[in-house]
Amino acid sequence: MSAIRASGIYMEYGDQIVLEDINIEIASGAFVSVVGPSGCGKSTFLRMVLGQERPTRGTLTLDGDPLPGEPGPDRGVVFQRYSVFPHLTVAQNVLAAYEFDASPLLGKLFGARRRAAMDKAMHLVESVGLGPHAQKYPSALSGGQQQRLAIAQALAKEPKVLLLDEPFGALDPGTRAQMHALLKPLWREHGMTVIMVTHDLKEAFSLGTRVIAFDKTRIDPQAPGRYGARITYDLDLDPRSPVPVLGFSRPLDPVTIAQEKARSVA
Ligand SMILES: Nc1ncnc2c1ncn2[C@@H]1O[C@H](COP(=O)(O)OP(=O)(O)OP(=O)(O)O)[C@@H](O)[C@H]1O
Repeated sequence: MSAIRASGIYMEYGDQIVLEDINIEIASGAFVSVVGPSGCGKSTFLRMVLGQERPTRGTLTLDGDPLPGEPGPDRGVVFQRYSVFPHLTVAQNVLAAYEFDASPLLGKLFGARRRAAMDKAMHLVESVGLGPHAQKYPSALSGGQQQRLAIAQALAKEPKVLLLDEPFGALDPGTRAQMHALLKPLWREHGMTVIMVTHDLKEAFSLGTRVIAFDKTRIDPQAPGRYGARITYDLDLDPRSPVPVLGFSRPLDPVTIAQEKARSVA
């Protein structure tokens, strides 16, 4: 089943059309990179999937149901700027995500439930490589470590969909590479659908199983807001995909390689 489906969606602010007639199906478990020029509506698209904004026209569904008009635990988000609680330690930040999930009114757990949540939080803290920093406050963490924490916080809710808005944009190249190495196994392990906005094409292609580009196809010089961006490229990089990818050689799977070897020997 398709996880996310956008049918004829538009986003308009007053008389400015930002997104125009967006139609896309994103399969469950895909890693979709979203690229495009500044101001073309990438973050707006992400905010619509998050539930922070409603499309002005068209429908957006998650697993066949209309997306709720507000953020929910089924969708996690990580922004470019660190969005963690500054007054809580690393461990407490992740624990808070579990507590709010399990006890939305009080935001607190007690006794055995709290201990179980703390165990899960520590496991997640370890899995993003922050074990040695669990008792530190965010102000004592580097930028990359704060982004690891933001990712752990988002994962604590076990979201079906993880939305990443230029998550590594503020990091130096070395830390970025570390974050890439961290994110890919986490995505596989958690079986989430990921939608990541990025300005870095190399990042888009190395992490994504699919890369989509938004851009305006029509421009009215007299009225810049008259036309919105559409999806101008949609490249499926998944080697199992039945659709060939133009311009990309697809790595052969081991069975095909073995069959080809056997044929050449025969
Ligand atoms: N709340 C709002 N009210 C009015 N206009 C808005 C609002 N939010 C976004 N816009 C406009 O929508 C357009 C798309 O913005 P958006 O942030 O989605 O672009 P983007 O592609 O993510 O840009 P960037 O790559 O620079 O982050 C911009 O022209 C922006 O000014």
